[in-house]
Amino acid sequence: MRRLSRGSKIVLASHNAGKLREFSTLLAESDITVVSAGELNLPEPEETADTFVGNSEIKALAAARASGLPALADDSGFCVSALDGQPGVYSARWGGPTKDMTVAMERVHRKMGETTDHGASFVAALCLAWPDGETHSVVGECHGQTVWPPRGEHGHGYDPMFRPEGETRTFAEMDESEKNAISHRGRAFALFLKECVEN
Ligand SMILES: O=c1nc[nH]c2c1ncn2[C@H]1C[C@H](O)[C@@H](COP(=O)(O)OP(=O)(O)OP(=O)(O)O)O1
Ligand SMILES: [Mg+2]
Repeated sequence: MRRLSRGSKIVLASHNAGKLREFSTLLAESDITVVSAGELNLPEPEETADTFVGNSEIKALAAARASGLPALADDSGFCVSALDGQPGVYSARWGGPTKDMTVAMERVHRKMGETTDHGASFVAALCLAWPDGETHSVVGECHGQTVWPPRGEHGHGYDPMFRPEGETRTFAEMDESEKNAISHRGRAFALFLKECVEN
């Protein structure tokens, strides 16, 4: 498998400001330089797959082909066990056309009704794609519980309604480095460094 060498420049194929912030911190200690899909005016491809890995491949390949650079994409979501894993790959779409995450969290809460099963997890698939079409994906998960009402001002997305296992605080009550150390994205990123970057 092909690896990124030190000093490589890649495209970060995401239009989500919260993810981009987390990746810039995660990448700060590597030698990799990044430019975002938004900075290059790359279009957002339609996420037509029904798996996180499938959608991360769609996003990474579109950005790599359009830019001529290796591209790293993230497809992630919130999986609630009482809802059979929903919203899952539809996590962004549950926020409606404007991806309003307050709307999305309320929808999860309403659908959960009176259930006593509060199990939930975040999943992130990261795909590194090359302009010639080669891809490599890794997956990270973080298990925990849903919390209602939402708590905390940090983070993004569903963070205010998720408490990771063994913690009293929600993701949104942690600072970014604490979240990155245990999150689905942080775990997937560690695998990406191990499997996709020369050391
Ligand atoms: O750490 C997280 N903390 C809270 N919520 C999160 C997290 N990670 C993903 N999520 C939610 C946000 C979004 O509703 C969906 C991802 O959807 P997803 O299609 O992968 O991202 P997106 O459309 O926001 O941006 P993009 O596709 O350009 O990367 O899951
Ligand atoms: Mg998306």
